[in-house]
Amino acid sequence: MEAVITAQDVHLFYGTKEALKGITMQIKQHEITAMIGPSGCGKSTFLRCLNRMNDLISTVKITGQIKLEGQDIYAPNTDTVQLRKRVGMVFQQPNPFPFSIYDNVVYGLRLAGVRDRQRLDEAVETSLKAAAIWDDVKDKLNQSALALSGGQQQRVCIARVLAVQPEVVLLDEPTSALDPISATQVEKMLLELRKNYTMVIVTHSMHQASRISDQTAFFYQGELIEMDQTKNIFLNPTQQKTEDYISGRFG
Ligand SMILES: Nc1ncnc2c1ncn2[C@@H]1O[C@H](COP(=O)(O)OP(=O)(O)OP(=O)(O)O)[C@@H](O)[C@H]1O
Repeated sequence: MEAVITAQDVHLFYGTKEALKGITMQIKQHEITAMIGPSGCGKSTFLRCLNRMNDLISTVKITGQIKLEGQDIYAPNTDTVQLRKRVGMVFQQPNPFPFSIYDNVVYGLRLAGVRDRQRLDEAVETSLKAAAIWDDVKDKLNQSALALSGGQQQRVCIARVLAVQPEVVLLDEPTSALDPISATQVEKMLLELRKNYTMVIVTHSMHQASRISDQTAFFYQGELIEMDQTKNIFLNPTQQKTEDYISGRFG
């Protein structure tokens, strides 16, 4: 399977604190890559490197290289708005805008200048279907997204990301603020989306990683200790630290 993202020796400093200590990894197309590890090990920091969200923090310094489809995303001429469309992000807390469901989903398209009503309508239907929320909301597209349940809001937020047709979707603990039933629905949806998208998910739940991911990367204290097919990480890890973590000896 082809790599969509390649990271080479990525170091990240928050001021003088080194939060990532030379991460090298490949993210393969149409797979779900899970990042696991104890709190503070750098999972979210690394995830945010993949669409340059850390640029928004003034003390951050990054070295190394990250390529998307062969292009260096930290090259000086990179258009970060365009990059964040190609590499979309879903956060832990559902964060719909205080608009209607429809206006939430077409937000990125309108920002990109799309005005054609039919095209917007089609994008709303396609994205909400892909996010497995169309049936719940098709009769109330003009109602506020804030009136939905947390799980529904999260799926609308995922539809909002999908509407701009990203190549990669980054998900930072997307189900940890949801009830178990909503979390299961979101997991099912992610498995469906894998046919068309490449996804990278940070999760605190080893069960979630083992249920939905193809590859698992184990981070510890800013280092990538081991990355492999998920079943190998959970059944036959090669590193002692990985084994200790997955068997609950720390973290
Ligand atoms: N904005 C920031 N400024 C300074 N230090 C930060 C910042 N964000 C994260 N850190 C530090 O960088 C390290 C890695 O944090 P990060 O949030 O990436 O870890 P994580 O593995 O995602 O943790 P968690 O599972 O708790 O979300 C931690 O020591 C954290 O305190």
